[in-house]
Amino acid sequence: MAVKIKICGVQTNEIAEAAIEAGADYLGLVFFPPSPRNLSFEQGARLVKAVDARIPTVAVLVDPDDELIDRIVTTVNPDYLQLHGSESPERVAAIKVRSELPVIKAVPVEKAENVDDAAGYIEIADIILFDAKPPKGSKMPGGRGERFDWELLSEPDVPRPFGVSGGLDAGNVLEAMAVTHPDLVDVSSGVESAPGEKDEELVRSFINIAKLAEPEEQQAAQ
Ligand SMILES: O=C(O)c1ccccc1NCC(=O)[C@H](O)[C@H](O)COP(=O)(O)O
Repeated sequence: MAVKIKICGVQTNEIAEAAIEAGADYLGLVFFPPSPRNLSFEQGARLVKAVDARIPTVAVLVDPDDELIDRIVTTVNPDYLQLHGSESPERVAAIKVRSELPVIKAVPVEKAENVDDAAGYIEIADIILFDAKPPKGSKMPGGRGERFDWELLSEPDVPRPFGVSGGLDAGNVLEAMAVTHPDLVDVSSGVESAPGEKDEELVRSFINIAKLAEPEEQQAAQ
């Protein structure tokens, strides 16, 4: 099965169209005010309408409370939620029940024991997304353009399905796939010309290159 491609931090119809046309599998929409990719509920709702179910949209949230979950579900109407904060397995389970949506849970990685942290989510989350762990005190849990040691995901017992993200771009995505054999690759900064400025050509070339991966560089067919 081909590795899925998620373009995160989409803010305009033009970028959504370029990503869909090039063959992206998911579009991530960020609802986190400190991010340069933050969207209002109204902007998010308009984008989801314009995508019109051609590919799944993912609302990216950081430690959302119930009120935010309800607003996102009722006004934006995404296909998935991505939880990118320090949500416990119990909180992820509660959010899934409340939203009635599948969930991608981000797990920050710096060392091997961080990969083990994913075990607590595997029965609950629909996809685990391993992302680079931000430095202590950072206000941005994702979209930082920093990578982690992909060898940490090269063990066969990494819980599936999983995605890899953090500092990916067209120049390194094939290597990331060859080392980690993921089910999903996810990119944000690596397809931008400046923080929050997605570039259509960079989006297209990331997707085209990720699609070049040989089957053995992708996950073992399941
Ligand atoms: O992208 C953001 O601004 C963001 C802000 C807060 C939480 C998560 C965020 N992004 C989540 C993603 O899925 C990113 O694609 C992922 O962190 C990788 O980002 P990058 O290293 O910039 O490719």
